[in-house]
Amino acid sequence: MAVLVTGGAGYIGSHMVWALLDAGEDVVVVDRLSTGFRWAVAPDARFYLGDVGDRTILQQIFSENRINAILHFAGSVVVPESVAHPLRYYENNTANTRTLIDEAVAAGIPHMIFSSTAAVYGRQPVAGPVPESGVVSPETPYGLSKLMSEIMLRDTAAAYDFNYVTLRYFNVAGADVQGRTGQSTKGATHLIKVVCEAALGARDHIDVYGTDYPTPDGSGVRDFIHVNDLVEAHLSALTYLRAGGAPLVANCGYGQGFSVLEVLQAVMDIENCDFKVNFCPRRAGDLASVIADARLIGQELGWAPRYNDLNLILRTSLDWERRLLERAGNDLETIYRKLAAGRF
Ligand SMILES: NC(=O)c1ccc[n+]([C@@H]2O[C@H](COP(=O)([O-])OP(=O)(O)OC[C@H]3O[C@@H](n4cnc5c(N)ncnc54)[C@H](O)[C@@H]3O)[C@@H](O)[C@H]2O)c1
Ligand SMILES: O=c1ccn([C@@H]2O[C@H](COP(=O)(O)OP(=O)(O)O[C@H]3O[C@H](CO)[C@H](O)[C@H](O)[C@H]3O)[C@@H](O)[C@H]2O)c(=O)[nH]1
Repeated sequence: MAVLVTGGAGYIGSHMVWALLDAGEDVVVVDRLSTGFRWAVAPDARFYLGDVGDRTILQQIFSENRINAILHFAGSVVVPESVAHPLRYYENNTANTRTLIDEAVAAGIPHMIFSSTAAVYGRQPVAGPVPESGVVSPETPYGLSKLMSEIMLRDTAAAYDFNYVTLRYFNVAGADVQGRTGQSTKGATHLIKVVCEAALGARDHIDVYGTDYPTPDGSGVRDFIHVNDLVEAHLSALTYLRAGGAPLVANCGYGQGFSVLEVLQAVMDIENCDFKVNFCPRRAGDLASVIADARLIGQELGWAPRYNDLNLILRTSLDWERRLLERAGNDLETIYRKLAAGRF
């Protein structure tokens, strides 16, 4: 039996493919390479170039492979872009997920693990770590596009012989501790990626969005989870589903927050470097503090983090960024031209 990883050429998906292969799974990947890279897919996985919204490619994959579970990472992930182009997000994160679920049910595939996000929660009436029972009130089309997919999964599992785990990721960061893959996306806007580029001289400054939040130092606070821990949670979820576990929605985070300024300072300390920091107004849609109540996933899946260490997250990110830069010189455009041409 094989596992299908959608979006397996992307940041998190490429780590997932390595982890599944390490666990002895037979792995099939489908990716349209809109933000991912063919070279990022581990060589032992079978690769299909295609869109999860395309029924023909899904039917071909399901007929050529005995798929037992789908790990669905494919999606559009840039929150501000979802505000500017909401329909693209409802198409890719909601409509295409609907097609995938529909084809999975038609093919009799029993299990799905879905990449959701803390962005489904939005502003909470009570401050502090947010549990799965928190109010779901997304502030952006990105969060809503994911919440609608969560609801489709819930209703599908109630109606058919189909089961799922939805994992709501908090801020995913870091790179493979074995150095096999990392965050390579062109124009990534994630804090830790941007700070690493600045620390290594590939950007001339970093913008800090907001210094007047009601947090200890005034900057935003986030719960950063190492990508290797996150993909381990998916392995636990797969074991759980195969053992007949009930539908589950669980947070993926550490239950601990670090501020933007703490992240900047930690990177400067690790690299013994300095870079220009511009203090800017708050970014639209950003919340002051987003921290997981992370107890449920431990209780239900038996998952426990192994890399809960901000310095380790930052060091693995810096190591990956250094490799990208060393291979292409400190010019981001050259790097992405080479990545796109598969010359890494
Ligand atoms: N990175 C985070 O902090 C974070 C947080 C919460 C949730 N997520 C979710 O995790 C998933 C993976 O995110 P990521 O950070 O690895 O992003 P990414 O952009 O690196 O990876 C997404 C991958 O999916 C592919 N893809 C996109 N649409 C597709 C489609 N219609 N058909 C086939 N392939 C398609 C892309 O080419 C890419 O390889 C996403 O669903 C995202 O919403 C990410
Ligand atoms: O150049 C930057 C980039 C980010 N930030 C700040 O750093 C924090 C984290 O921002 P990110 O853009 O790295 O991440 P978000 O918290 O906005 O969102 C991320 O986590 C969410 C879940 O919490 C979603 O899943 C989403 O996909 C993912 O991008 C925020 O306070 C943001 O304002 C800066 O100050 N400067």
